Order: sequence, then structure tokens, then C-alpha cells
Amino acid sequence: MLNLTNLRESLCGVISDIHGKGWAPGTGGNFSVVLQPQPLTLLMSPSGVDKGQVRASDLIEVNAQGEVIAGAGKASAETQLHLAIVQTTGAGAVLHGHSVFNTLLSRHFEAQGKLAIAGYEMLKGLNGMTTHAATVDLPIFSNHQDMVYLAQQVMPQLASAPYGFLLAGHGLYAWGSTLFEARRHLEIWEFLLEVTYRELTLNPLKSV
Ligand SMILES: CSCCC(=O)C(=O)COP(=O)(O)O
Ligand SMILES: [Zn+2]
Repeated sequence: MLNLTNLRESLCGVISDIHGKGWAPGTGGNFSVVLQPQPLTLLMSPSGVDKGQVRASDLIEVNAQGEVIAGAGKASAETQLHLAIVQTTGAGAVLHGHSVFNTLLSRHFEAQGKLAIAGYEMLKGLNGMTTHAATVDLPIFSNHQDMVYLAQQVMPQLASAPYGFLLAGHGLYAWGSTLFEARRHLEIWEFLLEVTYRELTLNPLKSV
């Protein structure tokens, strides 16, 4: 069981690692863990800061209305998406990044509304997957600046989503029951997206 100090340190470590992989450049990305389910409280990265520099004391606490209830920073507009994911799926942590591969593929496949991925052993890194011989559909939603509206668009598909979705031209959201499961899911999706992109460059006919 992690205490609050350890949870803060763990979340900062995960954010720093994700930034270090180049998946949260230029203040992109936001990251949360559920501090308590009732009343719902998220421990979250503050808005508008370099995510490679977030210290434990910089993390903010946010309520179910997306308001800061502890800490000095500002809440991200994208808190609405974190809340929607947690409230709909029961996730314990939500991680959002802007990698080159998630941004490119989210735009390329936006019209289809999903990206189908099949045949990779790394699919088994998603909770519940026991074989590579399966197709997993990663939902893609059009981006929007109204996060309340966007959360409403996303919500109906969350229960069946494979621990992630893409916002077109924007980035990837991934979640899990714990911070470490959410991190694994983010890493699995980033791997699968990079492989998919590189496979398309080897075999462009697959992209139509
Ligand atoms: C240049 S980042 C644009 C905003 C965004 O999409 C993001 O993920 C970071 O937003 P935050 O408010 O959490 O800093
Ligand atoms: Zn974003």
C-alpha cells in the first residue's frame, strides 16, 4: 500500500519517465491518480508546466468538478477527460501523452474512428489479453477545445475501450486500475502505435 508521499513520488517518477521518452514535449500531457474514490479526488499534474520538471510538491488535488482543492497550480482543462475515464471505467490512474506516433496515426485514421491493431505479441500487455491472435480497436475521436463536450463524446465508448483512446491530432489517453497498470498500458500503446506507423512505411498499401 502506497502512502501519500510515496504516491506523489511515484506519480512524479512516472511523469518524468514519460517525458524522458519524448511523449510529453512542450508542456503537453497530463497525468492523474485517484487519491480517494468518495468524494472523488484526483492527484494530478498542474496545467501549463514542463512535465519533465514536476516535483511531488507541485502536484495538485482536484475534485469531481475539476476544481483545485489543494496545491498551488492550475487544473488542466483536460481534467474533464480524466474524470470521465475514472467515473466510467473505475480506473485508478489516467496518463495522457502527445507522442509523434500517436499524433500522426490519430490524424491518419481519424475518418475511420478507430485504429485496428492485430497480431502483435505486445497486445498481451493490455489487461485481459492472452493471445497475439486478436484484433483490438483503439477508438479515435475528433479533437475539440470544449472538454466538457469532448468528455460527453468519449464517455459512451469508454467501457469497451482497450484501456486507451486517441484524440485526433492531439494525443493518447491510457488508463489502468493502478498507476503501474496505466503506465504499462501507455507503454504498450506507444509501442503498438510506433510499430504500426513503421509497418505502414514498409507496406504503404495497408494504410488505405
Ligand atoms: C502544448 S500542450 C496543449 C494542451 C494539452 O493538450 C495538454 O495535454 C497539456 O495541458 P495541461 O493543461 O495539462 O498542461
Ligand atoms: Zn493534451
